[in-house]
Amino acid sequence: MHTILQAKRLIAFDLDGTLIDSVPDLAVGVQRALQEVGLAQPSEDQVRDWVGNGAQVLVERALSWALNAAPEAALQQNAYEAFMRHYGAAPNALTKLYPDASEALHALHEAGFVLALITNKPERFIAPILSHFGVLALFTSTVGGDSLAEKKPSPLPLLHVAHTLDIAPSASVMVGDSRHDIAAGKAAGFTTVALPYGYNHGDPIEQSHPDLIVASLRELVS
Ligand SMILES: O=C(O)COP(=O)(O)O
Ligand SMILES: [Mg+2]
Repeated sequence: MHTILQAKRLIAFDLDGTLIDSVPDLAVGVQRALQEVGLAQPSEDQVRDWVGNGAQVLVERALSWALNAAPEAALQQNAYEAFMRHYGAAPNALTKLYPDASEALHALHEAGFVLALITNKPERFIAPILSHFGVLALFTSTVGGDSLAEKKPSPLPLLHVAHTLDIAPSASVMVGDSRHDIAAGKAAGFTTVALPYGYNHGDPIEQSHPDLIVASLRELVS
């Protein structure tokens, strides 16, 4: 085990860009939603840049791009509902678990760590995706972007999980790919671990000053 995990009990993982490469399916959901409301469809690479702040913001960014202006509330609502329907119909068609993710999760679970999943993705997609990849049972707690009053970069979901599990933030670690994960982790008093391969839009993850950057989840367990 990596020395940063010494004296830790809780390890909280981000989902998109950390455990799974979900952009191919998210892109199809966004493309079908925009088609349904009669707008131009963005490319997968564009969608990759827009992931990280939950589904409402993803749809809003796509609409703003297609309209070249902020969308009105009714259009946002229609496109959001269309996205949730289309993405929800096939969230695992093209999505892949990153190499080493399953192995690392199993090793950490076997070593006795309590595992949690804290994503900005809507809650309803969490269980279908994690169970598809055979890792749902490893998580003691899962929280989505619409589960609580605030989502990352707020520390609220992290503090909620630690409190519910009766584990001190100082004994807790947040593992994620974006500056929102690191900001939430720091604000919650968690130790922070960043992966550089995900969807962190903007500045490189080094500039968020995580406690550790690992190239792969394998490094956490070796
Ligand atoms: O749905 C998103 O925008 C990002 O989800 P994540 O928090 O699992 O990276
Ligand atoms: Mg992420």
